[in-house]
Amino acid sequence: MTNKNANSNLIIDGCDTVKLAKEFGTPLYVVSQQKIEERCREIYKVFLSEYKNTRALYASKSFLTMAMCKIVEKEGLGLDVVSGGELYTALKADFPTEKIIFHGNNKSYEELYMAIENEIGRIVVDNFYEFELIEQIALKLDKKVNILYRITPGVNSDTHKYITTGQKDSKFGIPLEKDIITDAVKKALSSESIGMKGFHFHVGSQLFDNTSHIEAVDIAIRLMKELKDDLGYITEELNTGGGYGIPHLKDDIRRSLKYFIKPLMDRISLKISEYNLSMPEIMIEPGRWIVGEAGTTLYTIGSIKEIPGLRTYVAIDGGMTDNPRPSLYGAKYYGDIANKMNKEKVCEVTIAGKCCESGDILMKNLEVPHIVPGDILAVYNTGAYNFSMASNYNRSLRSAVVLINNGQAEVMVERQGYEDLLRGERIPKMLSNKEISPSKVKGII
Ligand SMILES: Cc1ncc(COP(=O)(O)O)c(C=O)c1O
Ligand SMILES: N[C@@H](CCCC[NH3+])C(=O)O
Repeated sequence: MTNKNANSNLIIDGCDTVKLAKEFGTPLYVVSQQKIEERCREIYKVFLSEYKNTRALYASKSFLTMAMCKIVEKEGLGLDVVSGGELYTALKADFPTEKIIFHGNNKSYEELYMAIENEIGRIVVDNFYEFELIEQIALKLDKKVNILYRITPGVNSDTHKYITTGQKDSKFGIPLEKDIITDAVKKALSSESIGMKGFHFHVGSQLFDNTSHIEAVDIAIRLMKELKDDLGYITEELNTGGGYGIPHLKDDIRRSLKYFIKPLMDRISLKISEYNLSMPEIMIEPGRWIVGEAGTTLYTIGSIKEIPGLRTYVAIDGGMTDNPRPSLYGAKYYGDIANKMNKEKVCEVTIAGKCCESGDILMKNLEVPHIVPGDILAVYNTGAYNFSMASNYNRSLRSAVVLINNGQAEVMVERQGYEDLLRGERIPKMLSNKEISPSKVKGII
């Protein structure tokens, strides 16, 4: 819950954000456990308890730490991972392996080996090459691997083009040409190492209407019908992906989960009975919708530059390194001056990051009270695809992540130090015959 105290400071979940900035430093990702739990419980209420034979997974690419795995596990969701790194994090956090689903369009032999040896629940197979790797590894380890095939439904979705995934011309999934997909299913059915469980589609991310999900349902269920008629194959599971959008600006609409789920489930039931099929297990895998609004990023304001008659640039101590979404997708955010919540807003400013890039602009036209260096800027709804997409560009240090709950705050991820930047670096001997001794660096490090 967002609030303010008598000192005019922004309070989130009982924590004074100005104190958090002081205690943990900035930039700081602040993550509300309560908000994540509320979202997980809404999933339970609207989807899992409302419809039988359903499963919900958290798409960990949106935000993953070992602590996040613990929250997701406690809330009874499964986990969607998309890389060896995400899988490793989940395994180190002791996440139940049978509840993990492994996505990705080019999983390596080593990544698949880790998945199969640890007996994770499902591998979502994206292409024939991957299928062959899985078979080889399964034979070697004498394991049976349960798979879903990712299909490309060939539907468009209304979002930034970099985050549409269901269109025909996509790097993800198996094209729905009849001979290609039939061949894929035949291969899986005839392999002793493979359990052919069903299909997956994911149409895109940050969606505010449900038409592309519905179109994809029609296509997937028609495929199920054809495969039943042609091969006698009964689909047991249908994973409908994630993509549910969240608001970023003050006046953006906020879609309830029901807005997405009800029409999706109604359509699935309709099509299943129209084709006289048996109902498969239905899965969803939202990421952003679970964690996006649980995150707030705190920055300290530094230089302020006015270009008379044009604009005022207010620079913060982070930027595209901790939130690349504005520069990558033109994403818009909203924020407040966390230590001046009761002060009247008097002007509009442009919030600039500190990277050496003109495009490193976090927000344009943010209304603010009179501000000075040292004020704290809070940017809302940064929980998804911020920390997980952060970089060390310009040798910036990655920010700390703090978990808050009911007035308490604890570090989830430590802030990087300069030594972290050098970890793994070597100065090759061929650059110098002499022994190179590390020099001492003075300053506040
Ligand atoms: C396969 C898959 N599942 C789930 C998601 C989660 O998407 P979102 O965070 O938009 O819910 C993604 C990302 O777009 C994805 O690629
Ligand atoms: N990184 C994207 C979402 C990608 C979803 C993965 N397919 C974003 O920040 O909006």
